[in-house]
Amino acid sequence: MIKVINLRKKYGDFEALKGISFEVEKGVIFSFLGPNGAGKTTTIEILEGLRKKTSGEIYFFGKKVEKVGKELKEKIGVLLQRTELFRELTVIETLSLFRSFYEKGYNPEEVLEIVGLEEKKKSRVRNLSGGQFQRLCFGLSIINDPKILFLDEPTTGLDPQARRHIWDLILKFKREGKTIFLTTHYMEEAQNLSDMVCIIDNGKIVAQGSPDELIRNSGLNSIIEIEGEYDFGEVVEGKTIIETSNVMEEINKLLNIGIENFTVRHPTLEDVFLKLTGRGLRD
Ligand SMILES: Nc1ncnc2c1ncn2[C@@H]1O[C@H](COP(=O)(O)OP(=O)(O)OP(=O)(O)O)[C@@H](O)[C@H]1O
Repeated sequence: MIKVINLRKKYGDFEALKGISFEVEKGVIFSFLGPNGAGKTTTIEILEGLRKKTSGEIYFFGKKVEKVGKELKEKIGVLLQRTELFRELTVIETLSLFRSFYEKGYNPEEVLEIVGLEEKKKSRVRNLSGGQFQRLCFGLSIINDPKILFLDEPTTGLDPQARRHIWDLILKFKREGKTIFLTTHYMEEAQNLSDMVCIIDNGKIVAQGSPDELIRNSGLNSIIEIEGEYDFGEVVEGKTIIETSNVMEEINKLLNIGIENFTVRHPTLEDVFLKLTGRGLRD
């Protein structure tokens, strides 16, 4: 569906993408993860045709693409990291306006139903809640019934319920055989939704694979999470994390020094990410 070979992007002397390659297959949710400044938005916006690459090859639907033009834009949907809309227009007026930019696509009424905003049809954009606004933006990104959907941090800033609503929409879209390219700051989101994950750091890809593969290949064993900050493990958000292949031995050590407040769990994508980049997503 999308193939990228040795993509580079320079901003002046600064090389934001240092030759990245990856492939996105049809019908999958492909997530791009990385700390702030890693190069996620640069990559997604080059693919959307909003920024120019410095060098490298990009293929869409098996064809080499030099510039993402009108014909391709008919087939892709885009949800930007931040969307500005006309605040005085109503929800249905906004959907109709965006529909008019494309030759083919959904009827705006259908999109209202897909994103569950029927009751807000005549509300002005300025009166929507954060979650409703983001659902409208999602609706706008699929208005042309795209084959590929690019979502740049679609759930940032939403409460857990609104986030789940967007996840349901993404999964519904995938069930229709569409391809989704997602960037996210939320590990849980990437682990729950993605078929494939690509971790990028400092403009380079540091790991690619399904969430399970990445966890399996990480070499990480069991994780013990202890409440409180101690110097014998890695401290993350007030907890001390120990990675071990011998859980019983570690547990005995902890009990011997009087520590009882801990849990043992399997490694997650977040542990893999921390190991590979040495940073949390928001560092
Ligand atoms: N227009 C620009 N001019 C100069 N430097 C830029 C420009 N856009 C991005 N950069 C730099 O390129 C690097 C990658 O930025 P990019 O926005 O792609 O990262 P990101 O992974 O999307 O980060 P975030 O998670 O914060 O959105 C950063 O160091 C950023 O400062």
